[in-house]
Amino acid sequence: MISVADLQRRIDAGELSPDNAIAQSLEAITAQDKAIGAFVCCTENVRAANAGPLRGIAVGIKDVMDTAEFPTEMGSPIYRGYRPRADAAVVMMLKQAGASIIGKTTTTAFASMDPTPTLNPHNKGHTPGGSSSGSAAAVAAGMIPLALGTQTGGSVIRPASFCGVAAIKPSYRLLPTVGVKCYSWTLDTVGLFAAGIDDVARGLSAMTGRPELLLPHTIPTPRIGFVLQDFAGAPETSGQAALRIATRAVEKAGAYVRALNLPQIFADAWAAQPIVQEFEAHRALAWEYREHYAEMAPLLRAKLDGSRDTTPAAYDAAIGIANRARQALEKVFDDGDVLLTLSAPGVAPKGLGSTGDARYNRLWTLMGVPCVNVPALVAEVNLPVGVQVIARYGADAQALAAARFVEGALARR
Ligand SMILES: NC(=O)CC(=O)O
Repeated sequence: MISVADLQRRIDAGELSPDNAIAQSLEAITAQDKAIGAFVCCTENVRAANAGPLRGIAVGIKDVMDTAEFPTEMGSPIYRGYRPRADAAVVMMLKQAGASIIGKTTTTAFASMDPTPTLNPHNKGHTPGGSSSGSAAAVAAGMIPLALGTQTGGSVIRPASFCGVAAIKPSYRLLPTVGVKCYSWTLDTVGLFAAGIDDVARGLSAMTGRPELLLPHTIPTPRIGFVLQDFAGAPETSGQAALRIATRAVEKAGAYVRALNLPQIFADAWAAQPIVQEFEAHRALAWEYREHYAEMAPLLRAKLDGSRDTTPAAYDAAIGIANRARQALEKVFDDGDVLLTLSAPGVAPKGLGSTGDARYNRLWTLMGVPCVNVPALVAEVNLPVGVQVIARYGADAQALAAARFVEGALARR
């Protein structure tokens, strides 16, 4: 994979020009994307900026985010050829940091659940996951060093786990969703994919102008709360192995790890998340659902059909549960700096019938807390499995530093 940190070092040292760094990605896309299908479109007419921490960094943008230079088609024929007038806020933040937008990456329709044709670079007989399918696959295949995705349920962390790349779903609203097609205004969160934790941190720090998000020179040893999320059902063998291996690795590296049993309010919030998600989707996608019903992707259409009778009272109750769970979560972090849990049930599902299950992600998206995927092992059929590190709301720097600790412990195990 292409490392943001390595490119920055070589560009700063004058060993590599920003334009040549971009050219490397263009060559990799030309060589690989016919087989992977990570991009909806990309451009060769891209000049590197000469300034900014992300100069020479080619970035893929999930195709639910508005771009002035590329169509934004939402993964749906309803928006075929749609040309926004302006860039989404996060696209401008990348450009203002010197990044070069090299193309639009595939997304499930409206970032929901209908699989894209994109293949998992580790085993083309499997999905890369979703809904940020192309972003995870493009980074995993070594085509680009950085990509943006979105998460409403599990669409950053799950594909990152399936593709063996680092990723962050930051704290809710750390990154603006202005110019990002809305599915759920309570849940939608923009996230980043990159080769390693340091690379993710560098990308997020640069685009937000927050140097505090860069990894510290000395990574502190975190107190870790180990969480199984029993209410979400049992993991697959490979998911269980990933969590076990990561836990043993961090204990061997000196971290204090204790198993935490989450109070009932978290199981209730986990069950409430789909009510919030689908009630809001019926408002966010009301025009498409009514005016283009026949053109809607089948799994999304069926999901909306099944949730059309959700009442405002049920929605209000679900929001109330979420608020109580967020308050309870503050107490959970009294016993640990970060939580360590599953990123996905196991390896990527076979075939392209499903992008996988968000059951280990959706609670944390509703909580709005920072989640970081750390690749943990390569299991059966050469497929990766990750674990996720979760910190309290607003503690994105702590989540990244602890994820780096986990990444380093796994590398030394
Ligand atoms: N957008 C989403 O997060 C949906 C998913 O988890 O597949």
